[in-house]
Parts: sequence; C-alpha cells; structure tokens
Amino acid sequence: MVLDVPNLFIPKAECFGLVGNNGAGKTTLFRIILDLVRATSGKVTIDEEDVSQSEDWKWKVGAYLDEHMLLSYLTPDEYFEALRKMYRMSDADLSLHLERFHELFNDEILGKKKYIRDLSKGNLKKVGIAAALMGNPEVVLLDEPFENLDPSSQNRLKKLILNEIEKSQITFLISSHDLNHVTEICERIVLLEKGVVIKDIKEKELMVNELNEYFGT
Ligand SMILES: Nc1ncnc2c1ncn2[C@@H]1O[C@H](COP(=O)(O)OP(=O)(O)OP(=O)(O)O)[C@@H](O)[C@H]1O
Repeated sequence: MVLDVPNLFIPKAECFGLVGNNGAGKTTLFRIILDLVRATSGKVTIDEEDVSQSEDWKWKVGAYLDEHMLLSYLTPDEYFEALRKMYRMSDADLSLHLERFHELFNDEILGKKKYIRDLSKGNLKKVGIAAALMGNPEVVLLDEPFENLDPSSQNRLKKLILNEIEKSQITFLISSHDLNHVTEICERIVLLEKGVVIKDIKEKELMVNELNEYFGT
C-alpha cells in the first residue's frame, strides 16, 4: 500500500502543510483528494460531499499539482481568458486577479505571446498557481509551490499566500520540501513517512525543531 491515512480532518480556513521525504505519498494524497486516483478503501469528503460520488465540490476547489493541469498549447493570456469564461468572471475581475500576481510574474508571463509549453519550470508554476486561485475557491491544493522558483519569487509567493490567508477564508493544503517556507505559512504540519502520518504538529514553536530533528537539518 502506498498510502494509509486512517483519519484526517482539515478544518475550514486552515493552512495545512504536508511534508515528507521523496516517495512519502504527498502527491498521492493530493491526487486522492482531487479524485484523480481512487483509494482502495476509505473516502475523501469536502463539506460532507464524497469526492468520488459527485462533481459539485469541483467548483469549490482550486489546485495545481503539475503542468499536466495546464493547457500547454495556449499562451498564459489565452489560458487565463479561457478560465475567466469558465468561472464566469468579468474582464475587470480577471484583471484584478492577475494584478495580485504582478510582482510574482515579473513581466515574464503576460503579453508575451509565448506558449505555456515553452515557459520555464518556474514560470509554469506561477501560471498554475494563479490559475488555481481563480474563481474564488474555498480550498486550494498546491503541490510543492516553491519548487523551481528563484529566491525572490519564493518570497513573493510566500507573501501572496500569507496575504490570501489573512484576507480570505481559503483552506490551503500545501506540500513542500522547504521547511522554512512551509512552517512560516502553515499553522499545522503533517509529516508523512512511507504513506503514514507520523507527526501532526499544530504548535508553531515546535514545528521547526521537530522537523529539523526528523530531517536531520
Ligand atoms: N501512478 C502511480 N502508480 C503507482 N505508484 C505510484 C504512482 N505514483 C506514485 N507512485 C508511488 O507512490 C509512492 C508515493 O509517491 P508520491 O509521488 O505520492 O510521493 P511524494 O511524497 O509526493 O514524493 P516527492 O517528494 O518525490 O514528490 C511512491 O512509492 C511512488 O513510487
């Protein structure tokens, strides 16, 4: 078995961090939450709705796991425009949304006539994260959002997420290998080892030490 999580409750508006070594099961857990793979037993519910039994939850959830979730034959502008229509947002709402990403995008993403498939790994990630936050999601899953971002972009993203946490009720689920960033952002950290939850830390003061001890960092 790849993953064995008996019971995990994530309250509304919590910023939930997921850490663990390569192959621990972080991405698999996210894929199960999004009903991209089915668990052999057990279920995932979002607001009491079983994700494998209905589709309504999909409008509440934004996610960016990897570049397969993007439409690589579009430019970022075309992609955001397609999502704008899907979410029935106005042009002004889209502009406001993208304005929040102005610093993070660093003049590399919009108005460039470059296809998503030709973007660098870091810039792909930025497009995916901006897309995941469109349409007023209640829950946002980000798989290793800091990976491939340069240091200034990592800090900009951290600020952006902290700002979202402060002003909205979004429940964030964030997996990361960056212990500094994830402990700074999240109020709770779950540590997976070989598919099993071995730590569930809710005390901010204990997080850094406990994780450094575990990872030997
Ligand atoms: N499609 C798949 N089919 C079968 N096994 C898979 C599949 N995807 C992942 N696995 C296995 O599931 C386990 C957990 O992988 P997963 O990608 O969830 O770990 P992770 O914690 O996200 O790792 P990383 O830090 O390297 O991203 C690994 O043993 C992996 O080989």
